[in-house]
Amino acid sequence: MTKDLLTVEHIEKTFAGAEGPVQILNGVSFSLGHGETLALTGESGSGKSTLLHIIGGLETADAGSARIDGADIVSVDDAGRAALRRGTISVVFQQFNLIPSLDVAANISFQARLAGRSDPGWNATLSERLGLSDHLRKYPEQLSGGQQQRVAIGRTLAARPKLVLADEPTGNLDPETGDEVLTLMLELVTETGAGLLCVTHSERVARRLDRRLTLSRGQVA
Ligand SMILES: Nc1ncnc2c1ncn2[C@@H]1O[C@H](COP(=O)(O)OP(=O)(O)OP(=O)(O)O)[C@@H](O)[C@H]1O
Repeated sequence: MTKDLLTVEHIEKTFAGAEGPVQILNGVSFSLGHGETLALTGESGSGKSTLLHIIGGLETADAGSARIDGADIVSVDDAGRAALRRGTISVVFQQFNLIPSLDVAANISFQARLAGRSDPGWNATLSERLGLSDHLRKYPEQLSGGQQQRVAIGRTLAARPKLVLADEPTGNLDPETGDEVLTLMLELVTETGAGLLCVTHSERVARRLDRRLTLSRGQVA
């Protein structure tokens, strides 16, 4: 066991481009401690989302490792990756990605139920803290963008993941709503002791996290 929550070493990723292979990540290494919040910044196309997807088990890497609490999500088998994605890691996207046919309460508990870790008391606490208690029977289309993202954050935290991955979580929100949503996410992430890796273009967001990592030319700058 390492003392870090996440240890990323020498990650490489090449995509097929129109004019041949393009190496997007060329030996990316960094670590994230338990309870630490880290902003992942860099120019458009620098590979931020690709790196986040590799760490989240949504994309494969060509080489390297990403150990989350000791388990390497790059080399683990499909079942191991699925287990990590159910209980240990959770991802928040820019496009809320709620399930339209489920109401707010069911969206919040969805992932935790899949992981066999649904806790009604914790769901109620999350709903209350996220200002959703009066909206539990509504469907996503009946909510504002800020409310939808608060539901997505509730869903992400319902299974008490150790690592939260966020890809431009406030990118679809106006600055004021984005600030509110970020504040709630940071408070809840901190209270649960999770680590947070957050892809962002926003100075405003990056400044509020503990540390920043910038990708440039396929490497940590
Ligand atoms: N599945 C794919 N196939 C081919 N190329 C891809 C694929 N996914 C990403 N890329 C390319 O990899 C590069 C990095 O993409 P990525 O989305 O990781 O960058 P980013 O830093 O998150 O960008 P942005 O800030 O614009 O969201 C881009 O040039 C993109 O076109």
